[in-house]
Amino acid sequence: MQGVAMVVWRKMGKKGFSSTSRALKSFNGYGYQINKSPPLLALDIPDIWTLHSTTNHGPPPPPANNSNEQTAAIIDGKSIAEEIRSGITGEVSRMKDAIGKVPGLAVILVGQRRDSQTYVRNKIKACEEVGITSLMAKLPEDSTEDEVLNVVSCFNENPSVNGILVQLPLPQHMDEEKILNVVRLEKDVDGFHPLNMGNLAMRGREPLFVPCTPKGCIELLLRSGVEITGKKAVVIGRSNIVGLPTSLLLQRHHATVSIVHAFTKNPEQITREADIVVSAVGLPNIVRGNWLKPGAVVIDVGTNPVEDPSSEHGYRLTGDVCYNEAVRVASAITPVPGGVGPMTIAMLLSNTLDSAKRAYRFT
Ligand SMILES: NC(=O)C1=CN([C@@H]2O[C@H](COP(=O)(O)OP(=O)(O)OC[C@H]3O[C@@H](n4cnc5c(N)ncnc54)[C@H](OP(=O)(O)O)[C@@H]3O)[C@@H](O)[C@H]2O)C=CC1
Ligand SMILES: Nc1nc(=O)c2c([nH]1)NC[C@@H]1CN(c3ccc(C(=O)N[C@@H](CCC(=O)O)C(=O)O)cc3)C=[N+]21
Repeated sequence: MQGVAMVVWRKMGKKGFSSTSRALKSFNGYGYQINKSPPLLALDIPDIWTLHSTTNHGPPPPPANNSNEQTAAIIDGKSIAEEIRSGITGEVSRMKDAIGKVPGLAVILVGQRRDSQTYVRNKIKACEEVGITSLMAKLPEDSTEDEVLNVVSCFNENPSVNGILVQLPLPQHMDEEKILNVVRLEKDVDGFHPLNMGNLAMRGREPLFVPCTPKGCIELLLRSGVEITGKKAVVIGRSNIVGLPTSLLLQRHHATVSIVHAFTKNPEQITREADIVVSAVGLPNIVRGNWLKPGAVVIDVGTNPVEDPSSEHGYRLTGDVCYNEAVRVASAITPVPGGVGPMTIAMLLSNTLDSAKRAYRFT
């Protein structure tokens, strides 16, 4: 049976338990061939969406000739993610019919951050839509580290849980490293365990899971027909969850990778050399149009709330990249929202399905 089971852990122990269970949108003059995506290199990733892609992504129309106009193709992460999710729905249903099991994802949320609550809600909704069972543990902000570790251990032992996600950031008083280290390697669908990360970094090694956002970025490039091998890539940001694994993954795909961070001198000059720019900084509009080489492909991971009295909630989301400028210089660009974000969730579902297939030896 599919659905969400909500577990609320409190300081006094367990209290409440209820069981409820494409695409390039506009086009450019750089002549992309929209290919069937090759599977990710030497990584254990299901081929369900790479081999049975149904959307017709191309071909691109003729080049724009007015240099003041938009030239970049918009990489439509939302529709690519939808396509992937529909493939996952099919696989979950095939699994259910064949062995009577569906994948299970457990999400642990500590505290009351509005953004984290929204992200977690979106992840659970996405699980429901594809038929993955979700379990959620909500802990109060002032929980102890041991209480969180206990919840992780429970999910580690629960055979119906194939993936465990500890929503980050954790409250300040908690040791993130200690908690992430306890997630069982076979259930680490975020790919944040140091062994998964180490295996991602090392030649000839295979991580069990690749972190979702970086995997989503690569998938967007591959599905948009962007060649990675031999290209110069710049990753702006080096966080454990986005920048670092993205640079490792680009290297695995044989790009020549530079990393720009808060201490980098002349970041614009380094970025301007890149054929592929991935930005994961968290500062709105830090990447200006003049940071980009004409024809560069831009993947904007940044998801930054900026005040906007004209929008419903008084704010809107914007990327790290100054979109209006970049769209005139780049050959392809992801929008925010609607670019990388939906792919992160699709990759989480994919990793969870992958994990369940591995656990049940279902092919
Ligand atoms: N769409 C999605 O699915 C996701 C989006 N995000 C978004 O991506 C962004 C980054 O997230 P995350 O990686 O977690 O953030 P972190 O704050 O953990 O990391 C930010 C990185 O940016 C670098 N940085 C900071 N200032 C500058 C600067 N002026 N120039 C160059 N580099 C700089 C930092 O460098 P240093 O290491 O030197 O401090 C650091 O490596 C955020 O907007 C976040 O909301 C995050 C996860 C998923
Ligand atoms: N353990 C853990 N794993 C994560 O993967 C993780 C995390 N912690 N902590 C926070 C970041 C952030 N993150 C996002 C996921 C989806 C969108 C997303 O779907 N964004 C939509 C917009 C969503 C909206 O409108 O609010 C979009 O860009 O179109 C954004 C950001 C995952 N993270």
